[in-house]
Amino acid sequence: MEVNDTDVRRERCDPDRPAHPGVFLTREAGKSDHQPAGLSVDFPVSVVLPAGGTGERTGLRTPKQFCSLLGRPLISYTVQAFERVSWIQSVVVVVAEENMDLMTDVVQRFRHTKVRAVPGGSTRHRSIWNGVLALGEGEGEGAVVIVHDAVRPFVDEDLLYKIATAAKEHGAAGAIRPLVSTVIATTSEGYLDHSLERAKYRASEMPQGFTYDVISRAYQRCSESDFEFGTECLHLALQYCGTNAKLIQGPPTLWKVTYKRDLAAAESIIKDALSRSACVITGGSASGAALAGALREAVGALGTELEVVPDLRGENARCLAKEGNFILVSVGPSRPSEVEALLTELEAANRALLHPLVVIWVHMSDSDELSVSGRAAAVMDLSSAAKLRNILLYGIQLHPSKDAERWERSVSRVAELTSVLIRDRSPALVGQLLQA
Ligand SMILES: Nc1ccn([C@@H]2O[C@H](COP(=O)(O)OP(=O)(O)OP(=O)(O)O)[C@@H](O)[C@H]2O)c(=O)n1
Ligand SMILES: O=C(CO)[C@H](O)[C@H](O)COP(=O)(O)O
Repeated sequence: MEVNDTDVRRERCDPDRPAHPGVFLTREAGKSDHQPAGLSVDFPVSVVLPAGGTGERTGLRTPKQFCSLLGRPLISYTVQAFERVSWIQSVVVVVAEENMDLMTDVVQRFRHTKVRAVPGGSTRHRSIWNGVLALGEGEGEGAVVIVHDAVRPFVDEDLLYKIATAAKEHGAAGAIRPLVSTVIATTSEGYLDHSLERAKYRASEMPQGFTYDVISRAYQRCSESDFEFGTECLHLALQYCGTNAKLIQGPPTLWKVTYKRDLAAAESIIKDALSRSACVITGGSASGAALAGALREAVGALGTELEVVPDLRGENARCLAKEGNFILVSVGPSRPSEVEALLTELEAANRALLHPLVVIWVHMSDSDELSVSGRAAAVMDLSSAAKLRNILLYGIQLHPSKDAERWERSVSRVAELTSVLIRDRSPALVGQLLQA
């Protein structure tokens, strides 16, 4: 993945770089692009997201929670994962004093609605305790508090529900995963002292849930040494409240972004999720529909499901709300106005707030009033305007052929290019007219 390059990663992580350049990145407050799972709880649930660390282990200047993944800081993805859950009432994000403005900016730019930022402490435990204190007894009484590292962006509603309900019942609950490696103890001279029986142990992950009473009592009673060196909230609940946490096996996606490579891995997971489906707009012509049909099979085989519609009018407008990737098929003379119209519709539908949209203009014509260089210039010009709307515009020129074999080859090249563009969202190819 190209983001392994240090300079590129530094550039992507620069919080001063505008993550989204346009003013068109809007989304109705409180709404999200995820389907609710239909779960509900009959007690208040609040969340504390510790985000006050410096991310030393990444080796980057920017704390990892503010590093940008596809133009959006990691913390915004984590916040969104909680905000989209209807039964979660409020999210307290704990950030270092010097990053308060940055966090306020993230909240405003990405229209987060349930979030409040409070100052962090010198260790993770101190930050979490600040977050719990910020919830306050009034908000917290009879409530469950979910604690989740801000740098674990992939958490789903189903697990949050299991953690919240188990915490309500048992006082504390936490997610676990099987150990990948065996845990060993070493002597001070660097020799093996003993090893633990791997099958008996689990890795403790996040999220964790507590009744407000348990988590606040645990922090009130714990020692300075716990605050300074402790790594486990469930341990504090056991030691200071006698509460044995219920443990729940979570999915592998719970991992914590710790090293620089984890940022690239997280971006890759986000890209995968965004490339699962796309909408092909054929313009209503028979040859456009034939190409779309062939593409649907070929692109489907590469992992992206295509929905084919003649236009985005009436019922078909649902694609505007549903999809993040669009393939516009033009047959005959180039009409940049068709692309402009699609960009305007996407902007009006407010679909580019949280992720950049991909639009691929597939142009199929031999004879055209525009020369190849004229078409390439048109794609480049349109792409600059699209970028301001957080839309990545790419062009593909398809040369039709009456020879069945050549036609099939061209279609499979369009399918491959389409898949790569949707999957990789390469900034370097934005505005290019690729040949199929
Ligand atoms: N004083 C601190 C230290 C950590 N955290 C948060 O705790 C979570 C998990 O900690 P970790 O992965 O260790 O983050 P860092 O401490 O930032 O990383 P490092 O140890 O590499 O510096 C992160 O969301 C981090 O921001 C916090 O809120 N306050
Ligand atoms: O897994 C966890 C709790 O059980 C924490 O995420 C973990 O302890 C954080 O530790 P560190 O700050 O050292 O990465």
